[in-house]
Amino acid sequence: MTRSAPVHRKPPKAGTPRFATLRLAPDSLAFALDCAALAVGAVRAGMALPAALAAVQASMPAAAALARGAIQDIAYRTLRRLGTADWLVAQLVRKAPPAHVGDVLACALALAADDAQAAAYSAFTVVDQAVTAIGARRDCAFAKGLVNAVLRNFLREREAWLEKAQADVVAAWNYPVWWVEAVQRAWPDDWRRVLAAGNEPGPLTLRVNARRTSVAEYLHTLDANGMAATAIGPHAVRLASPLPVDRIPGFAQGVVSVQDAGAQLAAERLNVRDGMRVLDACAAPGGKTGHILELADVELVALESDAARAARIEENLSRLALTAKVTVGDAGAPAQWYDGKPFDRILADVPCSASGIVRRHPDVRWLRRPSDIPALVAEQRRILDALWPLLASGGELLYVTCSIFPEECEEQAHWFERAHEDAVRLDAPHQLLPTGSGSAAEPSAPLSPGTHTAKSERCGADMDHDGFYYARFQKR
Ligand SMILES: C[S@@+](CC[C@H](N)C(=O)[O-])C[C@H]1O[C@@H](n2cnc3c(N)ncnc32)[C@H](O)[C@@H]1O
Repeated sequence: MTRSAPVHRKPPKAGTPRFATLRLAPDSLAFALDCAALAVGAVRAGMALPAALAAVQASMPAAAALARGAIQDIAYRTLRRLGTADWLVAQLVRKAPPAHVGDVLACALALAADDAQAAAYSAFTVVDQAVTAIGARRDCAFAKGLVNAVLRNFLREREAWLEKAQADVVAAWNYPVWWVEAVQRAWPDDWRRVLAAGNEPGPLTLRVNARRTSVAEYLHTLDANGMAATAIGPHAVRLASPLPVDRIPGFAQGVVSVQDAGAQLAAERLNVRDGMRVLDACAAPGGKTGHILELADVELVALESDAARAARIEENLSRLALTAKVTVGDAGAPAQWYDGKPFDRILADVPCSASGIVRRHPDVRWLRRPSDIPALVAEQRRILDALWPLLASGGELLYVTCSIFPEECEEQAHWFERAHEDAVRLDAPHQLLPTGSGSAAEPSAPLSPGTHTAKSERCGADMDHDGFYYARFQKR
């Protein structure tokens, strides 16, 4: 297999890119393609996709509001297919095109490479609208002919090009080479399934607020609204089709929240009871905070180091009509915020690579660098070491990551057990590998075999979840 390199660019000088406004109809695919290409370009320069989309939106608020769904959909599809799209551009264009032209081409190729049943637009429409988008920018209009020719050349021999792409690791899998190799090393039996699952969009899963209703009752409500759904956990309901939160029955009233089924295991496994004092140590945006408070009347400290993100905990709790002591501080430096009263439960949902949730965050694979992993491992250890003394004797700490890399998961749990003599390991789900429908195309060419044999577990046969890791410790 060859190894093409994904296109990265230097970050722009200012923190937020300034996007030129356009004269394209906001409800046209051309407008959405242009905006999605701007967002993809910002990700290449190092910006997270949600921030990139927000920046595009802010640069032309009225127009982009109309096209928000289409822009987001194209940007997400493109980042799931960026390896293939960049490889095709490299094959079909003799000299690397200017940045924005390359990004519009990447978006158009990503759409055109989708299977007919998954495709959002017809191939003809994609070509026509990509050419229109390029023509609408004065500094790109010269490339209209190029964009037209590249897309038509691809479509003329679409199957052959996609077949040829299978020989290149990045083009075939749509992850950087180091990522493919890391997953292969960690999960020699499952790596294909894990990588393929990360290239599917995740389902819309809801958490039913146990204080307000039950899963069975909520399924009736959905049924009455003509919405198909399945129960996939004690509080988890998966909707058959995604829809905006403002159309989810009871969302605004706090009856349900959006939360992956794997993430819902945190509050469930924390084993909280009324009257306990609980620390949610890395709490924003407050998904697990809300769930803990839905399950028991506890005194909850929700700690978060990022003040802006901490504000989102307050917003989420206010929708649920629940309260916690939201505190801005570093979990690794309790002297800044700890009042000296031990906690009965500590949830350490630490910062991590997010390698388990790439189906929902397809930008993460392109943004991470191999050197991030040891840095995150060190930070996770610093946080765990600082939190352990805050736990009461007999209390429990739940260590959580949304990672599938063993360095951040099982290897951390082993290190923790060795480093803390008073820690007793309790049962927990351990590694949950992300599930998928199995429908995403899996490249056929094998890489060299891996060696890691850490055990993995799925939540249940019909459960559909992201990748998570859970380890639970009790203090003697
Ligand atoms: C995995 S996210 C937590 C998700 C959250 N538990 C939920 O369910 O919504 C990790 C969070 O930890 C925060 N964080 C990172 N380093 C931290 C530190 N040293 N102390 C406290 N919070 C930290 C990040 O800003 C981020 O919001």
